[in-house]
Amino acid sequence: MNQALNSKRITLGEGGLTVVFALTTILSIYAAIYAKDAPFAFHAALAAAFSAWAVFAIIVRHRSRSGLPPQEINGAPNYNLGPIKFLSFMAMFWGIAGFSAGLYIALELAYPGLNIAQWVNFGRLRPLHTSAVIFAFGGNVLLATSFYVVQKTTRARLAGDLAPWFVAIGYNFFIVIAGTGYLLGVTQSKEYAEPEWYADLWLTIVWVTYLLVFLATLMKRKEPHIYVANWFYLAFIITIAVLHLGNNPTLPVSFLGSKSYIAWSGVQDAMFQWWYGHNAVGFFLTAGFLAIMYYFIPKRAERPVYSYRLSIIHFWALIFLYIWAGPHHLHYTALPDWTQTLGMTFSIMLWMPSWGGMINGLMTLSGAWDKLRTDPVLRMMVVSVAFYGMSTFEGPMMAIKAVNSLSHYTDWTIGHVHSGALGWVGFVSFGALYCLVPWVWGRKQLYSIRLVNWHFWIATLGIVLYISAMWVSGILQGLMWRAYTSLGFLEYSFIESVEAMHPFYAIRAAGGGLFLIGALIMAYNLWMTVRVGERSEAQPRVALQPAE
Ligand code: HEM
Ligand code: HEM
Ligand SMILES: [Cu+2]
Repeated sequence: MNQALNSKRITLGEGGLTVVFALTTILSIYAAIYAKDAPFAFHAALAAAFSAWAVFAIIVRHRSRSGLPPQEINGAPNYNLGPIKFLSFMAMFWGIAGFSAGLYIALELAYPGLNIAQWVNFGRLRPLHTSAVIFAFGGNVLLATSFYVVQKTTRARLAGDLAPWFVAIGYNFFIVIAGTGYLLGVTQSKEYAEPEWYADLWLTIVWVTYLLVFLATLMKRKEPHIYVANWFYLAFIITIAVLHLGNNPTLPVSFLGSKSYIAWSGVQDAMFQWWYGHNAVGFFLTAGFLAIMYYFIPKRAERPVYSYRLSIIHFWALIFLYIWAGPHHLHYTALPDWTQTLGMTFSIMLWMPSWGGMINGLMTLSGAWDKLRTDPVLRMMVVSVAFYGMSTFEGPMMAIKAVNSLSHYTDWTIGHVHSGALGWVGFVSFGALYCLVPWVWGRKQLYSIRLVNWHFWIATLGIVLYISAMWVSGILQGLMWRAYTSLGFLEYSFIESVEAMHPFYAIRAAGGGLFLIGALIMAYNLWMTVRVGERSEAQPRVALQPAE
């Protein structure tokens, strides 16, 4: 009764956010007018438009809502699925954008004539590709699945009313600022941390809110035990916050301009950069996606996790070891030698907890291996774990100084990256989205399992083409660069090694094209799952919930 009476009262969140966004609208307009450079003015104008829209959206929502959504309905948790739907949609959207950008830069390397204009040249599109696939595609998958998994495994509604939406939309606004910035030439030139200071500040606010929503949901859990997937998500969220703060303390040149300089200098800057870069791999591309593995594989296979004890042991070993391995990106540089050796040693040790995770993921299928024949979604996730195992064997090997002296600067690194990125991150994300979309939209099943099968084979072929081309070209490059004649001269000029790469770059682009086609098939399949399911909603039907 009380709740019904109070239902139309403006909540603290609604009131507070309206005031904050109204203020940022005004400040952003001011910043757009007095900006020192055109990209900053453009971003300030985007921020003004976004803030004004946010004020409008909050007011419209308040007027249309009758009360606040209840925490439970008839004793069952009333899960908050809206932000998850939005995030899943954005994941697919950015995935296709990011893979297309990848394909385009792959073609540019094979056919340099494609560098037709400055905003699509290789230098600007490459960070657009890496950020779009890692942070936009991967990030939205992680946000969507974490919001789903934390609710399901705690049997509690996501904490906060507007906060989850703030995280979901705010994060995507960060991506828009970052991506348009690259195209306009705004970058602080730190790989995987290219966005400038104002984008970094905004991301900090969004990310801290994400952490608070996640923690608050865990705290109001109805399930006493915290399932292991949540540990991995939490490690991912906390560590990314720390890395982001450590690698981005910059001093803007002017208050209303985009350029800034980093506080760290010289080799210390390099060390921070690769402490960040390596742990972005460890906690964004690994811990977060292991969380996905730990929820979605057991769920899909309908088997418990193979060894819960192993999951805990490899969790602590993984997070402890990862954080020291960054120097393997700086072998044979000005970094003190002992630091390089330390990084190498920890990288080799990292092999074990990585394979602990792989074994746990694969063995979860024991007793259910037959499902691989009939369920291509499960097959996709299992193959992803196999790729995880492969790239976490290759990584420690490449971290050995003698091996790195050959592989560094070559396409071997690119092959390693993409066996992890396409095989592991890509496939486990696809598998999770194939599960998640029918679940959150309340559909009985996917529109077409056959199309999933097609996606699986086309994309697998694409990955194989991509990484095998890069292994060959990488080793070829490395060997050509270090080949001497009997007189002690270099055997090949650099341009000869570039020429030798051409066929492999064409094969890689073909592989990327197949991977993209697979993703387009997936987008169609998911779209139809949502649409066709909607039509069948007309018949009375009990909404299917995944078994808990
Ligand atoms: C259609 C699929 C894809 C294609 C064609 C593609 C292509 C490329 C190309 C051509 C490069 C530049 C290589 C160079 O500078 O020599 C690159 C870099 C990179 N890509 Fe992709 N990519 C694809 C998908 C992905 C995905 C899904 C991810 C991550 C989840 C990813 C992560 C990266 C990263 C991290 C780099 C930078 C590697 C480094 O600096 O060592 N890519 N990609
Ligand atoms: C035990 C695990 C791993 C270890 C020890 C490891 C080690 C390495 C090493 C030694 C390099 C080459 C550094 C250089 O010569 O510049 C590298 C590059 C890279 N690895 Fe791994 N790796 C591991 C797993 C992974 C996974 C699973 C992924 C992706 C999901 C991944 C993504 C990358 C990326 C993106 C780079 C390129 C960084 C850059 O230069 O831009 N790694 N890794
Ligand atoms: Cu690394």
